[in-house]
Formats: sequence, C-alpha cells, structure tokens
Amino acid sequence: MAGETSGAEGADKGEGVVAMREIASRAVAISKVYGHGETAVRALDEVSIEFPSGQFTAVMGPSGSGKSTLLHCMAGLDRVSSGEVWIGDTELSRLNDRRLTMLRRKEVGFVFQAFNLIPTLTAAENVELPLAIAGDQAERSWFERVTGEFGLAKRLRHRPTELSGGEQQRVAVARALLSRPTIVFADEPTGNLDSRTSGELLGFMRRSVDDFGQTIVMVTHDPTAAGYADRVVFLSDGHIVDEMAEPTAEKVLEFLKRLGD
Ligand SMILES: Nc1ncnc2c1ncn2[C@@H]1O[C@H](COP(=O)(O)OP(=O)(O)OP(=O)(O)O)[C@@H](O)[C@H]1O
Repeated sequence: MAGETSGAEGADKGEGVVAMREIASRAVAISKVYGHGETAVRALDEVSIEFPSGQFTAVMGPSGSGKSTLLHCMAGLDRVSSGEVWIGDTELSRLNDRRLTMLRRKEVGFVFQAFNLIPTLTAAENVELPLAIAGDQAERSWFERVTGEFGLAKRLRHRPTELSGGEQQRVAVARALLSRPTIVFADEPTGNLDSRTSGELLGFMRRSVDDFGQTIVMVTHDPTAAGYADRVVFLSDGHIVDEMAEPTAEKVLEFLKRLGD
C-alpha cells in the first residue's frame, strides 16, 4: 500500500495527532496523446490527481473529455505519453510489461460497463479467476464475506447467462475486490443496468468502501450514481476543471447544468 500522505483528512482530533490518510493512487502531470501530427488527439493534458485510500471518487465530464483514458492510464491498462502514475509506492512507467501485468493482478481491480465475465465459468469461478491466474487463492472466509455482501451466495454455481444483469455486474465487482486490491477502477459500471439494479450495485460498492475500506474510482454520466461517492472530479477537454466533496445527485445535476451553460 501507499506510503504517501495528504492533508489532514482522517485526523485524530482527540489526541491532536494528524493521522495522515494514505494515497492509494496518484497521477502527476499525466498527458496522453493518441496518434501523431495533425491527427493527434491530446486526451489528457497534464492531469494531476490523488485518490486517497478508503475513498469513493466519481469521475464525470462530457463525452470525449478523457474519463476512460484517465481510468485506463491510472489502472496500467494503457501507457501515458508523459507524467507519472503511481499505484501505492510503485510508479508504473518504470515497469516493463510483465511487471506491470503482475502489479495489475495484485493491486488493481477493474470493472467494465459490459460485465466481461467468462461465459463458460460459474459465478464463483469468475470471481476467483484473477487470483487463480496469479497462482493464488483467496481465504475461504474472505471469499464468503465478499460474495455474501454482494448477495451472491445462492448464485455461485450459476453461469453468467443464468444471472440477471445486476447479478452479473455484482460478480464483476466481487471479482475486482477479491484480491483486496489497492484500488478498484470502474468504467460506467451501471451503464447497462436499470435504475433499481444500478442503485443496488452502487449500494454494494458504497458498503465495500465503508465496511472493507476499499478505494474506488468510478466513471459515470449519472448524477444519481455520483451521489454515492465521497467526491466527484469533473473533467473537460483533458483537464480536471473542478471537484465536489460530499456530492448529492441534486448538487451534481445543478453543477453539470452550470458547466453546460
Ligand atoms: N485509441 C484511441 N485512438 C485515438 N483517439 C482516442 C482513442 N481513445 C480515445 N481517443 C480520443 O481521446 C479523447 C478522450 O476519449 P475518452 O474515451 O477518454 O473520453 P470519455 O470522456 O471517456 O468519453 P465517453 O464519455 O464518450 O466514454 C476523445 O477525443 C477520443 O476520441
């Protein structure tokens, strides 16, 4: 986990000791340019940001503003053009592909909009897959706690086609959490879910932050989804243009309206 600290968040006021909050992941002036010459697109332009441990951050912004690019670069799924990405104490650009893959397996969970489960495996096998690939195994009690919290205990022997969309996405989030990663990135995890099922999934994600101390960064277009987060970061044109603490759906909607004016 990270050695970096920030601010006085989490300060132990009783003893006057400032218990610094760890930073799970951070970007230092990262830029990402796709293509070359006249057709080059600068998707991220010197973005710096910190994601404190145990915090749920939502990333919002117009289509094409660089949200997915930010997530992919932070998760080590894509390389930055310049700048530094840190997961805990490790700077990703210094890693070769093999070490980057190993770090991703251990330290990073990723949830995609399109569930991305393996159709021939059961829910339990899907949840265990990343650890199995890494030659590892979760403690039974932790596996049961995660799948239990996500309401999957009675669905573990089912294959993805036998599960609802909401259940499939809960399997995907449980899979991302099982290795107790430093950070979980979720790219529009509720994009394919109806509002009731979205609310359920977001409730589970919120509890994984509150109960397990998980760190989550989630891209969303939905102000209601952003209302489950501790903080919202707004991207526009490859820049972070603002952020909001303790968001509510109403506050976020109001802000987005003003941003669009
Ligand atoms: N592989 C790529 N090659 C070239 N350009 C790309 C590539 N991926 C993204 N871009 C461009 O980079 C910019 C940022 O894209 P990105 O997908 O990060 O935006 P986004 O905010 O996630 O958008 P959306 O909300 O529509 O998913 C866009 O202009 C996009 O066209």
